[in-house]
Amino acid sequence: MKTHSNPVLVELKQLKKIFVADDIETHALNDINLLINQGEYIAITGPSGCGKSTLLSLLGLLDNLSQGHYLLANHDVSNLDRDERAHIRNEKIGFIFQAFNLISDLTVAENVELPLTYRKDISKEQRKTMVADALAKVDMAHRVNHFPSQLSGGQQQRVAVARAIAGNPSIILADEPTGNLDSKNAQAVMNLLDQLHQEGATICMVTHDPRGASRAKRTIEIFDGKIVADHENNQQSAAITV
Ligand SMILES: Nc1ncnc2c1ncn2[C@@H]1O[C@H](COP(=O)(O)OP(=O)(O)OP(=O)(O)O)[C@@H](O)[C@H]1O
Repeated sequence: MKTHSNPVLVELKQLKKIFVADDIETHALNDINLLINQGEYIAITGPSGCGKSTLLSLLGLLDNLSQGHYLLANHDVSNLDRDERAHIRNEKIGFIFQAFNLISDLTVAENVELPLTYRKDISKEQRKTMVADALAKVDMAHRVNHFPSQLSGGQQQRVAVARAIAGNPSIILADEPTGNLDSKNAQAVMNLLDQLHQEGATICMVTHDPRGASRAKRTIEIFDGKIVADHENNQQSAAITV
């Protein structure tokens, strides 16, 4: 899928994130400038502690940035309070985590439905249809009444993907989505992400796995809180001066 001419979905300008704990400042991200077009499939890579998860949590409005600007679909979301961030997050962002993060005492269908219940723009009937569609897409429609503990890891992650896509988010953020899976299930989840990308989804995935990263169309490498390379995959890496 060609994405160069698509509208810009994410724009980060001079973004910084500084954590302060016990009087110690950690500059987790420094001067991050990044454009993501609609429909892109991006892998974020780099060594442990370089700032990958911090970047994903800022993109996902789980936390506020310390300095700089974040525009999401042309809206400035740099300085929102917790409730405003939660509202936008719920409508526009789908998350997939390494540890699946399903709620153990909710069924598969209830897990996928839960984020939609906070959406005032969606009726109960619409919700049921969206849940059924999402579970069909990940091939889990036959397990709607199961609980997470009754599913394999690969099945749990497929349910988590269904939860992420059910509300038609603008962007899907995945943090090591195959980190807890064996190679067969990892491949199934990566195939699912490929399929979502083919259908037009914008995906941003943190991964340590070079094979996973190579499935994305663009790779952003982070080192010590900075973007040190940003290149289309299968092309020569274009290193950026740190
Ligand atoms: N809540 C926090 N409070 C203080 N420091 C933090 C916090 N979250 C992250 N950090 C620090 O920010 C830096 C970046 O962490 P981050 O989790 O983003 O790295 P990462 O690249 O995702 O690492 P890994 O690959 O090991 O998950 C690290 O030095 C980390 O210790």
